[in-house]
Amino acid sequence: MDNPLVSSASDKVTGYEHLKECLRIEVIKRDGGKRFSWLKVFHRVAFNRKKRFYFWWRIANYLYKSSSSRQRKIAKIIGVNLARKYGADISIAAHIGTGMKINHYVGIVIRAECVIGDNVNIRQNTTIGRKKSTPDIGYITIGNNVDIGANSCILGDIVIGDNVTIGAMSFINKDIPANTLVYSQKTTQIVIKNIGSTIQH
Ligand SMILES: CC(=O)SCCNC(=O)CCNC(=O)[C@H](O)C(C)(C)COP(=O)(O)OP(=O)(O)OC[C@H]1O[C@@H](n2cnc3c(N)ncnc32)[C@H](O)[C@@H]1OP(=O)(O)O
Repeated sequence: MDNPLVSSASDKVTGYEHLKECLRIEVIKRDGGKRFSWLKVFHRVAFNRKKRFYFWWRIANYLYKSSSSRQRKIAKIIGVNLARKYGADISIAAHIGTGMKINHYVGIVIRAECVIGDNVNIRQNTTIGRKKSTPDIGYITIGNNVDIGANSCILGDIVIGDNVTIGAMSFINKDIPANTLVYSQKTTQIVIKNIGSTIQH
């Protein structure tokens, strides 16, 4: 269960400054070229559905890490609503660095016990989960600048290094070194047949 990265990351991830930095990049402007202001955040959130997800997830994540049981309760309600509305079940207890990027929310499931670095790109139908349903499990650690292809399944208490690109439809259950490209080898061949024109004129 002990992960040396978790305590430092959770300190970083729980802070109000971290919340503002996440909102500055994910909600206000992705290149980070704008200063933080709540007014700008509310303006973006009012007019952009995608940004609304980042906003509410970050707020829920912040509240969940608080010591107040009332705030944790509110965080859980926000988390449930987000999952229902967007079809993405990203645990509000997860530790995710700044600059998280999601283009299509549908089918994303991320477990609570994970420490994910900055600038992660997560695509649709990706699971970052447990290997088994036993209560005593550790953490999955994912570095900075990791790009995860659609329909990937990343399981177990593994470590994925910085600057890793994970190809679409990958099954990952082993540590992946930094600065690598990884994908599951194709086990099926696509067959291309010429069936002529089927369009009736
Ligand atoms: C609506 C949307 O667009 S959502 C966005 C969805 N997009 C994604 O999820 C992006 C994920 N990107 C990928 O999977 C890419 O294929 C990458 C980044 C892994 C590799 O890209 P490239 O380096 O350009 O690889 P390239 O296309 O040249 O393929 C090289 C070889 O690897 C194979 N390969 C590439 N990706 C995969 C993969 N995900 N799984 C299995 N084999 C793969 C190719 O078939 C090819 O093998 P072949 O020569 O025997 O046919």
